[in-house]
Parts: sequence; structure tokens; C-alpha cells
Amino acid sequence: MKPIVAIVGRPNVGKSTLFNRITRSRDAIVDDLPGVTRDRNFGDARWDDKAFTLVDTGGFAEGDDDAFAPHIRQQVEQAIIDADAIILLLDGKGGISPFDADLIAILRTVDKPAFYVVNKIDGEGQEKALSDFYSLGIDTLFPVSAEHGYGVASFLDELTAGFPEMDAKEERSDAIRIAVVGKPNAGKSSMINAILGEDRLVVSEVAGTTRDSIDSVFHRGDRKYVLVDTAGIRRKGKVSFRLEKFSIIKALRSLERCDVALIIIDADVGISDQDVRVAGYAYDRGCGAIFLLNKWDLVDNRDGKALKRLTEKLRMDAKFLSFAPVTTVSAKTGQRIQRIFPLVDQVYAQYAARITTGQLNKAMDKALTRTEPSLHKGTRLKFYYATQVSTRPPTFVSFVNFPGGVHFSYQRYLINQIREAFSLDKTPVRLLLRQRTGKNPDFLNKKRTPASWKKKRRTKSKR
Ligand SMILES: Nc1nc2c(ncn2[C@@H]2O[C@H](COP(=O)(O)OP(=O)(O)OP(=O)(O)O)[C@@H](O)[C@H]2O)c(=O)[nH]1
Ligand SMILES: Nc1nc2c(ncn2[C@@H]2O[C@H](COP(=O)(O)OP(=O)(O)OP(=O)(O)O)[C@@H](O)[C@H]2O)c(=O)[nH]1
Repeated sequence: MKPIVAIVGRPNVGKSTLFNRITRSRDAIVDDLPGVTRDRNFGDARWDDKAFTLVDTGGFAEGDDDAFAPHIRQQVEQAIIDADAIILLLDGKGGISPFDADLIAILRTVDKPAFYVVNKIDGEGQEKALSDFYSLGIDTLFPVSAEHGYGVASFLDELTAGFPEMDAKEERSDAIRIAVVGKPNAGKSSMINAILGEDRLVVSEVAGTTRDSIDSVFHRGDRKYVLVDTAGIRRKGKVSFRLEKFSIIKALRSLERCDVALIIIDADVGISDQDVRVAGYAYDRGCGAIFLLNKWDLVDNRDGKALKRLTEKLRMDAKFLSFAPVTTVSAKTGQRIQRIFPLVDQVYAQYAARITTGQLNKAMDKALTRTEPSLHKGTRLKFYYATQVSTRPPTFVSFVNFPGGVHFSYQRYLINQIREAFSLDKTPVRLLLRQRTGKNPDFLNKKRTPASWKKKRRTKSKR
């Protein structure tokens, strides 16, 4: 389970700069399909063998500090609820502001890890500025320069110290894990209730992996299913105002833990940018996915073409999820709710598929012969051999003499050939190209932190 880390702080302290520095060059494991809407406020980061999701809460208002105050406070409060760790970024150049003290006071009251980072410390002389911040009563400050990278490495060491290691995979039973995601009001709670309320279903709630998170476990036939992160949904109280960004955190969190995402769309409203963004996250996370066009009971379908119209728009806007089946449902009337599970089973079967190396290479050879790759700077591209390195989703590695020379469209062609050869039309499929003798460079050069800083950093006590 990847921890979620939120960067909060006053405007202009450098949140975006720090965010970019930390997330900048991620390992190219996720293929970059054009057309995926990427929200710049969320990013995947990796530090050594620790992975986490970083959230930049900045950049959503303009004006002076006074106008901001309620906003920022709300940001922080929401971050506290939704994130696993919080970075309060302070401005080492601008100095202390009354808000800083305010935010620190809020952070003090919670028992989630908070890291106090003083930015814009661009030279050793400036470390003096730190003493002002210590006067706020913080035990440990991390001086950094987000712009130049100083201090970031040792900060990340501390930040990630308690995070789980990447290949420490969530313990997986043979249950199929389902996440229900979608924009506010799409009908997520109603859908979960409709699914869990089905006759003959014995549902038990079990603790999820994070605090407060509750999953619902049930059996259908001889299959076990887990609806992830259903906490509070079945007995939903009053809906509190949530910042849009943070309702996305919820989605991210459950997408992180699912095999198949049910992406709920309010078909009565139509396909919106927000729907596409949620779909983009499901794609990024490599989930299996099914689009549920909900509230079908409200849709004007007198010409019988409503589904066609919506599907066309969806396929256009969310091209990257072209493998996700689409079906119309009504959580309210129960219409076609029983269609969901057979689809989930189908998607999951493909999502968890294993292809033997022999079969795979046969298919690759055929594809390579049928359409040869174009030359790379006059040299022939050689594909040595391919193998499946993981499942959920099916992920293949092909060793190539010049991975960088393989055109994106050719990589896509190969993926499509694999899909066709093994009937993998309803799952994401990844094909990674690796140099036969590859190196894996670190994304941040750790040596950029002057050694002297590490020693000098005042660490009175660990939180
Ligand atoms: N000297 C110096 N300037 C920095 C550093 N990091 C960021 N800045 C500058 O500070 C300004 C604000 O940076 P942003 O990253 O946009 O700040 P932000 O907190 O995301 O701002 P909002 O989006 O308004 O919340 C920019 O002009 C940056 O170039 C740093 O380490 N040193
Ligand atoms: N007519 C109709 N209304 C529906 C359907 N599904 C949900 N609704 C209504 O849509 C509204 C929102 O449904 P919720 O299930 O609360 O949506 P949600 O996605 O959980 O909403 P948030 O908690 O705001 O994210 C409620 O008034 C539901 O009764 C449906 O299939 N048909």
C-alpha cells in the first residue's frame, strides 16, 4: 500500500517546485500514452525501495495571505484526514508568517507524521534563517532548496524511513478486489449499496490496510470478492464539503489496492472532464476497469442511441482505457446490476493471466516478422527475447539492443499483437523495453547534498 504524502504550506513557499523535484523523473515503468490526462497535482515518487504518492495542494487561489487563510487551513485539515504523512513547507527566505504558526498548531494536534521543511535555503550562510523557525518550537527542521536540490535527499531518507518497501506486496488472497470510483454524486455509494444489498449476499466488514479503512468481503458462487474502502459508505452520514483534490485522494487510495475499478459515471449528466481524470488515474495505476454508465433510469433514450452517443464520447475522451468494457446500469432501480459481476470476472481473468515465455516469444516473433521495426539511426533494432515479469496487470519485458530507438507506435503495435494472440482485450497490458545490459540510474543524485549538511542538521529528537 503506497503511502500518500501531502505538501501543504502558504502560497509561494515552493510547493510546486519541491513536488516537481521529488516526482520529476520516475522510472519509465508506466508507458506514456498520449491522451492520458495527467493532473499535475499528483505524482508517483520513489526513493530507494520506497514508493509513495505525492500531492501538491498549492496553486488554487490568488490573492494575499488574508484571502488565503481559510483556504489553506482547510487544505491542511483535509490533508490530515486523507494523507498518511504531511509536509509543511516553510519559506526560509521570506521568514516566518503568522500562518506558519497557525498551521503548525493544527499539525501538532494530530498523530500523523508531519515533516517541517524549510525551503529556499540555497547556501550554507542561509542556515541562520533556520533558527527563527526553531523558535516556533519545532524539534526537527529539514532545510532544503527545492530549486537546487540541496537537502532533498536527506529529507527523503527521513520521510520514507517508515514507509513499506516496494515489493512488500499487500498480502493477497485469491479474492478479487474491486474499487468503486467516480466523481462526486456519480452514485458510488448507491452502487456499493446496490451490490452489497443483493439477495443471498453475506457481507462482512474487515479492516483495510490503513487506519480507518474498511473493506467489505463477500462470496458469490465459489468466488470471493472484496470491495475496498467502503468505510462509512453503507451508513453514510452528512456529506461534508470536500476539496476536489482530496476526493481524488480517496479514489487513488482504493485504485492502489484493487484489481478491477468500477468507474461510475453519471450518465444523466454525460461524460465530464472529471470522469476522464478518474479514468486516467485508474489507467496510471494499471487497474482493470469497467465503465458503469449509472442513472440509466434518468437518461432520455427515446431514439435508442443514448448508449452509442455516450460510448463514442467516452472512447474519444478516454482513449487510453479503450480496453475497459462499458455498460449501462441503475444503482437506484437495480437495472443490470447483476451484469456487473460476470464482467468483473471476465476482466479479472485477463488481468491475472499468465503467458508462458514460449508462447509469448512465438507471438513476438510472428509480430516482428509481419511488420519489422524501422531502423534506429541506420542500425537494425534487435529484439532478443521477451518474458512475462508480472501479472495484475500482465506485464512483459522485451530485451532490445536500443530500447530508446523503438518508436512508440511500434511498441503499441507489439502490445496490440500480444493482446490479440492471447485474447487480452479487456485488461491493461504493459510491454517494457529493456536494454539487454541495462543500467538503472537513480532519479535523484544523492551526492548533491553536501555531506556537511547532514551532520549539521539539528535533530533534537525524532518525532
Ligand atoms: N531561492 C529559491 N527560490 C525558490 C526555491 N523553491 C522555489 N522557489 C521560488 O519560489 C517561487 C514559488 O514557488 P512555487 O513552487 O510556485 O510555490 P508554491 O508554494 O507551489 O506556490 P502556490 O502554487 O501559489 O501555492 C518561485 O518563484 C520559485 O522559483 C528555492 O529552493 N530557492
Ligand atoms: N435516478 C437515479 N439516481 C441515482 C442513481 N444512483 C445514484 N442516484 C442518486 O444520485 C445521488 C448521488 O448518489 P450517491 O450514491 O450519494 O453518489 P456518490 O458518488 O457516492 O456521491 P459522493 O459521496 O458525493 O461522492 C443520490 O441522490 C442518489 O440517490 C441511479 O441509478 N438513478
